[in-house]
Amino acid sequence: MITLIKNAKVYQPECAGVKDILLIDGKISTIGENISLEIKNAEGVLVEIDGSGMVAIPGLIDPHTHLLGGGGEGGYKTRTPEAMLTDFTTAGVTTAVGCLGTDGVTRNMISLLAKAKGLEEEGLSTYVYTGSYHVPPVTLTGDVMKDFLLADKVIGVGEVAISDHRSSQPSSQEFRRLSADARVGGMLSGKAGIMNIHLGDGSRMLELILDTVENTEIPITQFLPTHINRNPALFEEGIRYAKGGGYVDFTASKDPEYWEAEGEVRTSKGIKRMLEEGVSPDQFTISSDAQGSLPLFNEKMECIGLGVGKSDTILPEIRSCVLDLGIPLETVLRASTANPARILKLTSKGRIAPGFDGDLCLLEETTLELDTVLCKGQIMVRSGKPVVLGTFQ
Ligand SMILES: CC(C)C[C@H](NC(=O)C[C@H](N)C(=O)O)C(=O)O
Ligand SMILES: [Zn+2]
Ligand SMILES: [Zn+2]
Repeated sequence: MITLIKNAKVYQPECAGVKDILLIDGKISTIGENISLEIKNAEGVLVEIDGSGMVAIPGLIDPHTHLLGGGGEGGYKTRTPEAMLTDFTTAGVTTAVGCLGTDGVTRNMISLLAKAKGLEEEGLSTYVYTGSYHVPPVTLTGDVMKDFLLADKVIGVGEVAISDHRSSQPSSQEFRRLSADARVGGMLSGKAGIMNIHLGDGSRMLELILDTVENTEIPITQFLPTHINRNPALFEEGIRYAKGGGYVDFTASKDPEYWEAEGEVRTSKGIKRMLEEGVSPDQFTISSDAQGSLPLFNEKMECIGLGVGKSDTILPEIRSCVLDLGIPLETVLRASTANPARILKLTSKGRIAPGFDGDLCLLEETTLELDTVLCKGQIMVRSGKPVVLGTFQ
């Protein structure tokens, strides 16, 4: 399959200017000017896309999603539905990392892995964290390190819940041991071994991570704490943590105004504040908690309702950073492309450059609205509409 994208303004994330992009057999082959080809592909047709008036960005990486669904905090009827292919592709997301959450009992790692493989068969790139909120973690093999070695898609452990009334309240020793197993399991399998940490609204905030970093040889870069913007106090702590060299993950939300009413710091405003505080744009990521539950609890900690995370909350935050807050696209784009790729060691992902996977999006240049999405060289979305559907869509 050969695809030639002509005259798009290319953000690798860094801006490379107006270029042609040649994709061959699912990989980015060449970026250059005036690429013209007489090659006919197997079907006798060279797919050519006119990218003029568009920006080309790497396909978005969503580093925290519930591919299998999640929820359950309000009983059986609140178990959220699993993700479908076009939930991601129509959001510009070409790589999704799945995890289990509160409910690691009715949902298990074998189902999560099967779901991830199903989405991969449909054209998306997927990976998973082994575990769930709970410590000790649910696993595939009964052992975190064996999971890394035996399941290619396992790249980290998560989402491990701390500072939350739903967490398993792990001791510092339990948390240290799990962090060590993630690190060594990652080493032995050539993977990131990242600990994806769920931060709740509890006042202990990042304590267990800082305890591990300060009292063991495990580096702060072993951790990717998510929901850093879920309340103002945690966000302020997150700035200090990031200035100390830590990575932080913003949870983009469906309705930023509503979540601000709930005290969440809108992702785009949080990113602007982090940059103003001198945090490097290489240190934060954006995820969606897609298909995870977004439960609301009253002061008695009773679940009084819940929403469902959606991957299509990420691009609006990138758009808001650029169009509302004046942050350069090549700066904020790293948070959803090169940063998660580097932090999670997805070496073929996150950049528009020769040799990388053919995952890219074309956005209308002025509005940054999504027009086209390619996953591993295959056109999945065109003019904002899915041209490849999931099996049951
Ligand atoms: C960041 C907030 C708004 C949502 C967050 N979601 C999860 O952690 C996933 C959820 N518990 C599930 O298992 O599906 C939360 O519940 O605190
Ligand atoms: Zn969470
Ligand atoms: Zn989650």
